[in-house]
Amino acid sequence: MTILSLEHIKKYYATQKAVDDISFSIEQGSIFGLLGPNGAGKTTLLRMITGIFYPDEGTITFDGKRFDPLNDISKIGYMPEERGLYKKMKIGEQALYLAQLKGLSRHDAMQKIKYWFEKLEMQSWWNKKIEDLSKGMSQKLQFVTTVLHEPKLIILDEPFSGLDPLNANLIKDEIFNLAQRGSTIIFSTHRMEQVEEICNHIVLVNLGKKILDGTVKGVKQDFKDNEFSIQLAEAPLSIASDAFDVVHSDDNHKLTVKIKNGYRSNDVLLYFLQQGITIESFSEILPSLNEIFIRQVEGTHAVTRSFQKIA
Ligand SMILES: Nc1ncnc2c1ncn2[C@@H]1O[C@H](COP(=O)(O)OP(=O)(O)OP(=O)(O)O)[C@@H](O)[C@H]1O
Repeated sequence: MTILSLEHIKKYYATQKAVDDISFSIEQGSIFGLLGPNGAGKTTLLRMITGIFYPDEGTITFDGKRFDPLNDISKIGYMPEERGLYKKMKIGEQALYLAQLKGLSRHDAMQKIKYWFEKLEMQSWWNKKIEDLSKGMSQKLQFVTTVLHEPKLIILDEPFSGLDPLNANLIKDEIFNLAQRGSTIIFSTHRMEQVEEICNHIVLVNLGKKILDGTVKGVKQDFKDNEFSIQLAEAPLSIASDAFDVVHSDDNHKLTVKIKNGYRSNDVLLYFLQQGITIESFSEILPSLNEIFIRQVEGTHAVTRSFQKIA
């Protein structure tokens, strides 16, 4: 079921086209990555999805109806990149206040806060002030205040910044749990390895336009180069085959081969087996999202134009 869909969304700042005719839809319970280089238009898109401002053109449909920020906002949790906590307020009181702003009764808010504080090992923080917290600690608090009312849609802008690996894992597990319980997560980051690990669907934007849309698996398949990694028990004397080229070799035991058009992976296996060489491992090499990101963004013609201008 689709929880959110954007159709032909446009947003201009004066003459700057920040978002230029972008459409995509997000399935309920998915973890969706909104990606793009600096200035691509991600924050502008997120601000329209959270109702901070309206699109100049296009339609946003949320939970089966036209998005109505005033009514729908309690179903959305937004953790912006810039932190918005009151520095002088005590942590417990602040969490309570924010939870009640999201529509929870004082009693329910208290229950949820206790649950989350315990889960994320924050029980001892109740009477501390925000200004006494480290960057990572306030990041955890901000995460809790975003998800505590279990909104249908959770938007996380760089949620792991400032977190040590243990705390990043803690938050990552909670993101998976929230998605499993039916929340949809929109995740914006520049860290592609996090996207590979966490997201099932991605959209890549550049210069206000959508340049890629698909599942992480599908996108990687689409960009694969027909390259395979092969580990041999012993090095062959020489390698010459019509089926593949060797593009890299570690002392001839571990090879990266590129299969030529019209040939299959079995042809590579057969080549070595016919020579009596034992194959220890064989696997396809898929490009990383980082490589795909760079390839796609560099390929956008307007970027090339600005490079030319600089040159
Ligand atoms: N308030 C504003 N007034 C004028 N132009 C703006 C404003 N906010 C953003 N822009 C421009 O709109 C474009 C998109 O900006 P946006 O902040 O949405 O990018 P982003 O993808 O979130 O970038 P980053 O990854 O750096 O946060 C940029 O060209 C930016 O200069």
